[in-house]
Amino acid sequence: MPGPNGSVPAEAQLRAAIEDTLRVTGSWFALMLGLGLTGVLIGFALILNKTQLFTLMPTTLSRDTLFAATVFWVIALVAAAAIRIVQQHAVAAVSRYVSERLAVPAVLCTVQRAGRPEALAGEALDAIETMREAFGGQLPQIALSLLTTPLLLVLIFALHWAAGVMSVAFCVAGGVVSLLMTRAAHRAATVAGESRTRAFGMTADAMRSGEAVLAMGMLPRLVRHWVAAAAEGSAEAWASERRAERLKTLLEILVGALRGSIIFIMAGLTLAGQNVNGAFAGAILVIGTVVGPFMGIGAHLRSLTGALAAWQHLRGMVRGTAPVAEGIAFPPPATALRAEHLSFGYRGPTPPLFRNLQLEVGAGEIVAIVGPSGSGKSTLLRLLMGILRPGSGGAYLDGHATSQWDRRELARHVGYLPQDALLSRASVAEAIARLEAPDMEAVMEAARRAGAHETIIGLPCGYATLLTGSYQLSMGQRHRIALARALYGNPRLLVLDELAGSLDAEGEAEVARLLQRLRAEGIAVLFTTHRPNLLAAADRVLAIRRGQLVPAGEEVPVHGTLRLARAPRPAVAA
Ligand SMILES: Nc1ncnc2c1ncn2[C@@H]1O[C@H](COP(=O)(O)OP(=O)(O)OP(=O)(O)O)[C@@H](O)[C@H]1O
Repeated sequence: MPGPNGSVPAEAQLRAAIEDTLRVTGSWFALMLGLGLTGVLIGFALILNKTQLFTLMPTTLSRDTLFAATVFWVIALVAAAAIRIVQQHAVAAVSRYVSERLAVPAVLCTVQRAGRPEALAGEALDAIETMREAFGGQLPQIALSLLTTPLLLVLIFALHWAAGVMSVAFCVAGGVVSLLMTRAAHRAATVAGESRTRAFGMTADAMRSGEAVLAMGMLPRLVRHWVAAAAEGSAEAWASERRAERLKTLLEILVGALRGSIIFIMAGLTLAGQNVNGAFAGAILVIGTVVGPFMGIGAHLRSLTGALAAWQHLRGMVRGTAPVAEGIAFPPPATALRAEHLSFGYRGPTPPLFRNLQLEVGAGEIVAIVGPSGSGKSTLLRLLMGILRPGSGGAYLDGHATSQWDRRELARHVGYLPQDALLSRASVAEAIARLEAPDMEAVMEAARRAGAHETIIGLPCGYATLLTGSYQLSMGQRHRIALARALYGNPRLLVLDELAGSLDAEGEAEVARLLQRLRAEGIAVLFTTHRPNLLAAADRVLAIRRGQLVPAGEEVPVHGTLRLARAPRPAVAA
């Protein structure tokens, strides 16, 4: 369902991809089961054929019987091989289909939902990977084995009761040992994994703060912590591993016992005067097919239940998620950004951040938002940008909810500076041009306005410098480039989180001058800051208090007491 500019929202794409995948894999699974059952029936027929041959040949000595049985045997073998080839191709094809059909929309959706409380994309990716692994692995064979076991057992009992009893006994014993073994191995892997994650986390942490660790003599204590974290749980992991090893040996003994007992039971029954040759030989051919899957049922069941849970999860997501409306390309905004009766809280036990919040920012107006760390400044900007959806009320640009705008259209009119500033897989010019083909005149104009031009031309490759390259940009340099990206294309509205970020005093003064210019050009600016000096450049300063925006007074508590550089103009929140 293309949008007005030919694009389809990522959530709609993911939903369509999941629906397609469920449909295709459902048909595929039915095909695999159908082929599998046909294979089992052919197997039965082959066994009956051999049993017949074995029983009849000594008495009839008929060439015709031998010829007919041989022809049947060849046809059945060819059919079984053909089924196997089709199954292998189908497994490879469906595994590739699942990956290819879902990967792109899942990634798009993950990016689109970044910062939102809903976890759809992450969950979908996990479920997709579980399903892909299962489809590419032994899932159809396992499902088939479990479904055909009762049928095979009936056949074995029909051939000979003793073979039937033996099969059931080995199925049960093998199944129980296999389940216990898988549980022990899984426990060992989980405990070892947790301990490894703790140790890796500490290592990453130490690397991030390497200088502080060395400078303040924390290295010996850090090493002790690291060793303790690595050792924690290793005793339990070791014990579980030993248990799994012992159970594996028991399983191997069971397989050996199965092979041996066939001969002994056959001998015993012969001694008891029974003619077991034909029937028992047929049963022996089937016993391995029945008992084999039970010897590995622990691992198989884990994979099967994981795949079924992933399947149910994806189905639930498709049923439970309303299709997301596609973005609309409204005309360029002429008037204001407004928040009306906006309420929002992240999921969880924390109280709502905003209740009935009101705000209006008109063209050419500069509004600053202040508040202590964690009061919700960044969250409010995300809500205004339509990245987060409010619980009630809304954020509107020119009267249209910002979440309803087509994002690329909105980006033409709005520049946004998040705190976590830059993508790294691009050149400086591409980053400023928002990953489009850079219009260098506009890129340099934005860089000059952001005070980034001088910095950029001093980089090893200037505007072509790769942000991933060996050249390490300082926090202040990255911030200026991100600000240039927000200014690119002369948007009518700027939403800037921590406007002065990690800039020095000179950078702060430049930003204040930029605000004056933006006001003169009639551009609306909403920014957050912890810098008192910047508040002087704002027309209004609003503070977040008890979930609402109120005019900030002479003193605004931001990290203690913050004095405004000059008395704020009369401030209204909405
Ligand atoms: N994705 C999220 N899920 C749950 N809680 C979140 C999420 N993002 C932020 N929060 C919480 O919401 C509150 C407001 O966070 P926010 O980042 O908006 O504050 P802030 O005023 O911008 O802080 P700072 O001045 O330090 O940047 C904090 O308590 C934070 O822990």
